[in-house]
Amino acid sequence: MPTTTFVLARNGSGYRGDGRAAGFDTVAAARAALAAGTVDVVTGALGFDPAGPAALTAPHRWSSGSAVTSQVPERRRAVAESLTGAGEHRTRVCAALDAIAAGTVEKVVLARHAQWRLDRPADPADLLSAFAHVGPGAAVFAAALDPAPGRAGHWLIGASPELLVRRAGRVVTCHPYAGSAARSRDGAADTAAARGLLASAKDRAEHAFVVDDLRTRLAPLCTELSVPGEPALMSTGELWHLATPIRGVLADDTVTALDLAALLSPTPAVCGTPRPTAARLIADLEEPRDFYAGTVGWCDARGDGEWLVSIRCLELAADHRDVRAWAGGGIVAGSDPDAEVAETAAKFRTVRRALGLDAPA
Ligand SMILES: C=C(O[C@H]1C=CC=C(C(=O)O)[C@@H]1O)C(=O)O
Repeated sequence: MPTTTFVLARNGSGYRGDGRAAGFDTVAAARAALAAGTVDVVTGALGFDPAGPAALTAPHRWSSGSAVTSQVPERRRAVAESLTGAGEHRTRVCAALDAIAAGTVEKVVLARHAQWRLDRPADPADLLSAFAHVGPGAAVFAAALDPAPGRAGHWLIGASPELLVRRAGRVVTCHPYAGSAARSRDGAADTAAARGLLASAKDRAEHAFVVDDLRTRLAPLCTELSVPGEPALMSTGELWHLATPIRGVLADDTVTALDLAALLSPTPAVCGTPRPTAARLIADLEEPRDFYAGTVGWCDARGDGEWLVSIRCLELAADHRDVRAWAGGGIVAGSDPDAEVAETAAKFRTVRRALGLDAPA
């Protein structure tokens, strides 16, 4: 993708930004440019840490329509790999469970970090097409990270099932995901996994933290807010999830999609409750998350836009051979450390398949 700087698409169609008229490494700078009318649209990524750098681009050209074709991933090998080990993740989950038992935090989302050196370069456009192949039901995205310091030539590419927020006029939509069960190729076992997830009190509690947080943050901004009382089942190629569609009507139409993304991210689907305590625990236990578990999307000068939670994604370095990825899961009272290790392995599969390290499902 020599000139493309941003793509976000569902089922092949969506939005594309080409070129870079301006770059911003803070939300405030991008917001000011949109408000001043010096740019028509801002695209890109916000990191997990709201105080960290953003990677936002005002493209020269912004278009909608056919944006991605799905393509079977090319098989590749990793010539080097490092991964947060199962034992290390289990230890971290136990530390989180201790913090929950002590009452310092109610929920915290812990992630494992993976790093691969590929045997040959992966073209960002091909990787995006590969994610479209392995990520049915998800929105695929590719965002050039150049505006962030030290990220020249880097890309964030993935297939996220989770809509952080969409704003269309005064209507605001969120579709939070939290609570997971690995899928099975055996039909009966797959149905049983879905039913088990829907009936799981632990997963419903894990999900409710996210819905409650969104409700609390959106309610003061909305004249109407509809939040279903029960989550529904949604699936990706690898996992079943609990999900809740939320719809609100903004009281003030000067609140933009970018404002909403910055307000809501990171939700308890990727951070925890209370947010500051969970974020501190994550910083103590994990490697820096950078652009994983932040948000990726766009906002136009009218304030409309769409932002995804940046999960099931990877960061591709400028040489197109070094890749980093993360996979996390929510820890609440009653979480089982071994099940959490297995869940992160299932979540890594989307990225591994898109990279061609594992065969497509
Ligand atoms: C944090 C991730 O997933 C989130 C989204 C859906 C289900 C999740 C869970 O069940 O823990 C996580 O909250 C990830 O994929 O890295």
